[in-house]
Amino acid sequence: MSTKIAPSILSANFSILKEEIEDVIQGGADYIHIDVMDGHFVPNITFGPVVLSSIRPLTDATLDVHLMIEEPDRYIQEFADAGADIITVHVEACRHLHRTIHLIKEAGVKPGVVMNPATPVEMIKPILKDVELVLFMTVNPGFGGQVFIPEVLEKVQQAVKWREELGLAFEIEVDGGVNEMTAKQCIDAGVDVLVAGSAIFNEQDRQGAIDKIRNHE
Ligand SMILES: O=C(CO)[C@@H](O)[C@H](O)COP(=O)(O)O
Repeated sequence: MSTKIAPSILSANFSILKEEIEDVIQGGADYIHIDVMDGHFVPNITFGPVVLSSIRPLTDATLDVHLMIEEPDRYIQEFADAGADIITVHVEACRHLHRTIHLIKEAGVKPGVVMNPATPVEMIKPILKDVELVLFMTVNPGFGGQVFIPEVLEKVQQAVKWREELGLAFEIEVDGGVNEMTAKQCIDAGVDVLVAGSAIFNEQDRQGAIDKIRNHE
């Protein structure tokens, strides 16, 4: 199956967000990746459920909502009501990860777990059977346009092994510094979904940019 591409709207032009989203959908995007930042868990602030609810009517594509916020339990229902298809929460931000993942499920949304580059992969093993997506950050979260951290791919390979051994079906996604150069290493390691912000939105030809990442040539 071909690798899925999830353009991160963090690098889009927010003054024409509707056109930006339509452009990447037309260009072949599979998911739209939506980075929610609270200025506490990460040193940046973006947007919340109100903006998500304005994006929802624009597309049937999967809205992949990445919560980079402290105590995400407080906002799960609001993001579910606003139209999220997937909600991912950071293992580092959840005191009771199992409870949070089940709150997402109960809200009718696909649950995912995310980890930062320096977090050991063993932290997510107990929750793998409960999630539909595992997201490995390949930069420290907070900003677009950073440099890819290749060591994270060892964690991707471990997750691929566990998925086989445990007979599970979660998708594996990476986010940060993904471009036509780094995409090949990710795909070779077993990644299913590539999030890319600047490598897509900084290009005029979004379809060309998406094709280059997906086909990594
Ligand atoms: O979550 C984040 C950053 O925290 C990402 O989704 C970035 O938006 C990716 O941007 P690029 O590294 O692809 O420019």
